[in-house]
Amino acid sequence: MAELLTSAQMRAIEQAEIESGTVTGLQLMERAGRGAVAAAIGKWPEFAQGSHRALVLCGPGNNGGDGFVIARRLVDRGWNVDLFLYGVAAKLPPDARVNHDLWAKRGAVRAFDLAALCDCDRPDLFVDAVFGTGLTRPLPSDLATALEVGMMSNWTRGHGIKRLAADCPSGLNLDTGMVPASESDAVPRVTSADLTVAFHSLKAGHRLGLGPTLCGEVQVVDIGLTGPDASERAMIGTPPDADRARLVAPEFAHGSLPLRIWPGAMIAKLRGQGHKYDYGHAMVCAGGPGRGGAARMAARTALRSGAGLVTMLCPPEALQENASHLDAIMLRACATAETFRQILDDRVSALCLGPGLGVGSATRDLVSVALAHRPGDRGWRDPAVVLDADALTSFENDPDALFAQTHARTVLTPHEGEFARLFPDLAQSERANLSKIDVVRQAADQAGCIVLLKGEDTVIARPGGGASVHSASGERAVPWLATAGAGDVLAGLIAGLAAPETAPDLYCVTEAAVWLHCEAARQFGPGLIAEDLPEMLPKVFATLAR
Ligand SMILES: NC(=O)C1=CN([C@@H]2O[C@H](COP(=O)(O)OP(=O)(O)OC[C@H]3O[C@@H](n4cnc5c(N)ncnc54)[C@H](OP(=O)(O)O)[C@@H]3O)[C@@H](O)[C@H]2O)[C@@H](O)CC1
Ligand SMILES: [K+]
Repeated sequence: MAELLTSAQMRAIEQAEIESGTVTGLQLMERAGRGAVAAAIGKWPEFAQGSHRALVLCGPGNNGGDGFVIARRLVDRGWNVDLFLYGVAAKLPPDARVNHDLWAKRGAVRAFDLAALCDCDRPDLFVDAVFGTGLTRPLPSDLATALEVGMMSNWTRGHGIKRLAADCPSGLNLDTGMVPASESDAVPRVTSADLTVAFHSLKAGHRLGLGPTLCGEVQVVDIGLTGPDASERAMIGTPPDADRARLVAPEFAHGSLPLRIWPGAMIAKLRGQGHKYDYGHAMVCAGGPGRGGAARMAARTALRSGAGLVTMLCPPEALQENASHLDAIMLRACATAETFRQILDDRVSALCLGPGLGVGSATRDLVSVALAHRPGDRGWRDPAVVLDADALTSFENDPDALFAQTHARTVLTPHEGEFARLFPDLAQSERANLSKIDVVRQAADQAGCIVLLKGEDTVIARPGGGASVHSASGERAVPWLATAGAGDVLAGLIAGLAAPETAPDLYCVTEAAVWLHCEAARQFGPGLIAEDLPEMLPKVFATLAR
């Protein structure tokens, strides 16, 4: 649950610490540069010994200042360094200027020039220290050319040149994870790194959008900023901070967490004792004949993941089909919303509606009954209601009618298409410079409940600002999870984890569900189809004792 800061938050943290007198900007910059060099040597041990060559590109701000420190420290280690400055030395901010001057005593500062850069000897390491959190607009064209990976083919064996980015590959917006396109380029030209060294904390852009692809491996370097309340803000198992987004991962501050603490502690059935009703009764509504597969997968996942009992409700005409597929899952006929209302009893603690349910007024009526259901005498909190797929699309023409009924224990789990139907003003095409985090935050405020927007960068938000990002990238990349029915399984997983009486806060359960969903796909590997996901859960759970 590492924090994902915005650029402004990062600046505020630095500023506050510098103003408190505990550290100077110069010290922070030195630690940043030192940390970047250490990270590069850690990743490429061949750089630890002997003389190598680096090409360092510095920018006009403090990211450039980091570049001067990196250059100086490499020369200290016996490297040859060519350094170019994109900008004017006299206009550098004070700390960067100091490091510029220190470097100038050791080596040349050459004005950025594409042709001159190409004339340099082949570097072993290319250092991008042009822009970091201060990027305000698209890259100028000549700089974009210099930073493109293709530029490395200027040298023989160019593909072997290692690329190190200070804070981010320049051009990446660290708030949105997007690369703004310049007016002259039809398609944004992007630069990417093999290793990105982030300072103090991950920024949102490292994990959103193009960030994971462009950054390569990301290492966070501790530059000694404590951040007064960081430990409280990123608490495990508690709802998120309203201001600072967090990463859904078994991490805490700069270290990894044992899986038994997270996500293990989010799964009621892995601890405690009780009978099946203590683990709750989840209900899943299914559509008509021939359309039951999605709901069956959701139901099976709910049963595998923690609900004590799962009942599937379907129209009478679909009973036979479903009965031939289900054993441990109970099945009941439910022809109308009124029947649904009568079937719901005090013990129903989680509801999942949407997968294969069909789009239209009948589904809207079922959703209304689900959202109106209250815990009754035996329950102690409202049942969790997970709405996915058709349950969302059914409100396409009147999303406010849905939002008028949702409550705090509702989770909406749209993909981008469904999201656009419910929140047309926040659709991908309308986002401009807003980050996906801010978009989902706004959606959660509008909907008055938890919203989970699926993707490689899944974003979860709840009303009031709390937000999380799960990134299925790098070692956790699971392109084979883009398969029909995977979303239905996620909806069932949330319902199953939320059903037990002792289930943690619904938001935390939702975070854990996203991680487990990805983990099941990761452990299964390519060739996965949605049915495999619930069957993988026992294996995933078995790893959570560590
Ligand atoms: N503060 C600290 O203590 C520490 C900070 N650290 C480091 O500082 C970084 C943040 O530094 P920063 O705020 O100076 O911003 P930075 O990314 O260098 O860029 C700003 C400059 O770029 C310019 N510019 C922007 N976009 C442009 C474009 N498209 N094309 C052309 N120019 C463009 C912009 O110009 P302007 O928009 O003002 O006209 C301004 O001149 C941070 O990422 C980390 O690496 C670490 O050392 C730890 C300690
Ligand atoms: K950079």
